[in-house]
Amino acid sequence: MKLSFTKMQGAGNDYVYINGFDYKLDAKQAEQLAIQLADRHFGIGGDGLVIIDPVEGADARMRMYNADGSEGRMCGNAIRCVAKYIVDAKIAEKETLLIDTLSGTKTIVMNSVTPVESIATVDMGPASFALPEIPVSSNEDQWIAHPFETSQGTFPITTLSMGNPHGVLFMEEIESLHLPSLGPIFELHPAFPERINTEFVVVHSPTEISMRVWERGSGETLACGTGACAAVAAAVVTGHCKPESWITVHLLGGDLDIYYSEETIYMRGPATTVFTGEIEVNI
Ligand SMILES: N[C@H](CCC[C@H](N)C(=O)O)C(=O)O
Repeated sequence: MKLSFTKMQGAGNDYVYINGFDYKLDAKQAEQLAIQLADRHFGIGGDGLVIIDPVEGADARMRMYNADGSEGRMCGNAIRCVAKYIVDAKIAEKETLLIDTLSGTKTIVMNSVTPVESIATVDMGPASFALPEIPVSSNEDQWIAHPFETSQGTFPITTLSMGNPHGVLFMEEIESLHLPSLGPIFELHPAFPERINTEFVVVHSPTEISMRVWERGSGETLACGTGACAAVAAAVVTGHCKPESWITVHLLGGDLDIYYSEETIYMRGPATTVFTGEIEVNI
């Protein structure tokens, strides 16, 4: 079949977006399509696939699949792009939008809308540090700067859920890290039964950090919205950054602004349309 798609990116975290109002795609088809279309040599290219479906009680539902076909419960960069998509496609013509995800319904405010780049602020919900919720296999309650033993040495790790699992590591520098060898040590460690997204973070000041990310199912990406929230939450609970102030997170593909409070976390950043097209697929 011939499938229309839109390629979008948020801070360089790029996905292929399919309008599920036009195509009904089940989980098996979505998984196959993610693997096929995300391939940067044999497909369209992206960190994965996002399907925008109709849903009762919200403006749209987002389903996100990593490049290996696994489904993620939440994606901070994709949800801003979904908001831009449904506004541009006139599926919802308003400033405040509700988008359903596997980790609940999120509220998104469009700060500015232009045909190429829009800016959106997302209420991401609170961070949860409870180990069973992440999940982490351990009898302890929380891992805050927990000395985590790996084959590459011991790393103080802070783990939390932003609707999906994250492990945050604070470092002196991150430029020289070789994530393809370091990332899988965390992603595939038996302590994380559902794998984990890992953030490598440098703190510059109480309101400015830099990070690189190794995403479960997609490898190193240029940005991760839930990961930026996780990095700021971990920076606040370990005393590096200030709660209740906007913190700039520098990522390889651009900046995101994150506001942490115990009740909820806000994420503000860009959502950009790259191109649209049609592709012949066998599903
Ligand atoms: N890039 C995404 C997160 C994808 C998470 C995915 N890798 C998983 O949890 O399986 C973001 O902007 O939040």
